[in-house]
Amino acid sequence: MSLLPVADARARLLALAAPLPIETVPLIDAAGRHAAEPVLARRTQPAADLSAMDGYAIRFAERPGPWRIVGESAAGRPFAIPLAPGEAARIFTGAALPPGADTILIQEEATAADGLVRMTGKGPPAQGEHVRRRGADFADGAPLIASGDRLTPARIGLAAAAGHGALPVRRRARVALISTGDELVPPGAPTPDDRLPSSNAPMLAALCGGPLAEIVDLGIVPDDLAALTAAFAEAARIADVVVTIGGASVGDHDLVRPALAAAGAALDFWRVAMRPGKPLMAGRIGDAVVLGLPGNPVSAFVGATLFLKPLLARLSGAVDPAPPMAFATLLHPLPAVGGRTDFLRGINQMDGIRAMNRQDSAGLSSLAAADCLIVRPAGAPPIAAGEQVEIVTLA
Ligand SMILES: Nc1nc2c(c(=O)[nH]1)N[C@H]1C(S)=C(S)[C@@H](COP(=O)(O)OP(=O)(O)OC[C@H]3O[C@@H](n4cnc5c(N)ncnc54)[C@H](O)[C@@H]3O)O[C@H]1N2
Ligand code: MOO
Repeated sequence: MSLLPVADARARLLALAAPLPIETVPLIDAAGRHAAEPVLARRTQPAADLSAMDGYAIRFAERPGPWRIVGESAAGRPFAIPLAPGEAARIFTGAALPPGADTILIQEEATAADGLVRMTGKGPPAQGEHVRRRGADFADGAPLIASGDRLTPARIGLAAAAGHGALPVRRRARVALISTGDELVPPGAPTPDDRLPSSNAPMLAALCGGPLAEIVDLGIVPDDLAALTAAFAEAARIADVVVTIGGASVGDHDLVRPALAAAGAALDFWRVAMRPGKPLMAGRIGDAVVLGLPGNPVSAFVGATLFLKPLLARLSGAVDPAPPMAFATLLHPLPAVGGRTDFLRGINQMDGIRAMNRQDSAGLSSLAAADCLIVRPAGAPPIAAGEQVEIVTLA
């Protein structure tokens, strides 16, 4: 198998998965997931013409008054009697206009005394000033959120305002993480010099856990074919996505591919034209999708950012599961790129973006300091300071 371009590999991975079954969850649990059906307004907002300011509800044509104050309209307590000519109602923000009123005179431009109110400032410049028209935000039945849209905080608020208390979304994916390698110990355990904390598992759980995934950390499995085979088969029984970490390359102890095969997995691809992260693999194992990430921490992180997160978005029913991309202005030149697309750790600031000095695929310190990945496509020529580069923003 030769190296697959990143976009092709991602498309092939996403084709291995379909959105998970639908469940309905309260709005409080829906943030960050994707609408599984179009969300329509169940009411009109505002439901009546409302005042946007504290003041007096008047007829614009009757300026500058005076008007006789015949009542008061507050939010939730409307004054429902039609205003006769020359009448006004005291009104507060969010309150319904009484029938007959068409404009708000704000109280800063009015003086009230002895049951009368007069305009004392410039007054409203036009009829309808400071009135929020019925249906100005949305009308009953209007489509507000498309199926597959991410439920951002604002969309959660919109759904609530539109009369929804719960929304249909896709069930969260169960993601099993399996760290492989004789050298690994659990984070926090004693580490003799020939041992290493399994930092990738908590890092990937932090990267991918949350609204889209329930992480099941199956711990560390030694470099042993039988043990790996058994662990992968068990993971496939309990998870929607099996993520293996390490053992993905070509060394004598890189047993993930033979163990996956022994556990019944069918690999779709192995090795992607990217740096870091080349020995990434994907396929199906039982009912689950399997994603094999390389063990080098930055390779695992970049692989999860470019492949695992989009896979979780697809399982959640996202319209566009690709990672979030943006453009930034490069502060210094960068050399030509070889046959693999480079994902360089970078820092993006107001004045532009710079690549970190250290880019080796085991360097967690520079990864922790980075806020984006600079994308340098395979085969790209050198690039000068001041040019635009594509970036993947990191959360
Ligand atoms: N002859 C070749 N050697 C290598 C190639 C190659 O093409 N030919 N590819 C290199 C590339 S690129 C990468 S990336 C690495 C990744 O290989 P593996 O996925 O097999 O990773 P390991 O060998 O298991 O580990 C690499 C490195 O990462 C550490 N590691 C592993 N798991 C964890 C973990 N859970 N937490 C923290 N650190 C972990 C491990 O100790 C190693 O230091 O292969 C190159 N080799
Ligand atoms: O592709 Mo590897 O991730 O360069 O170290």
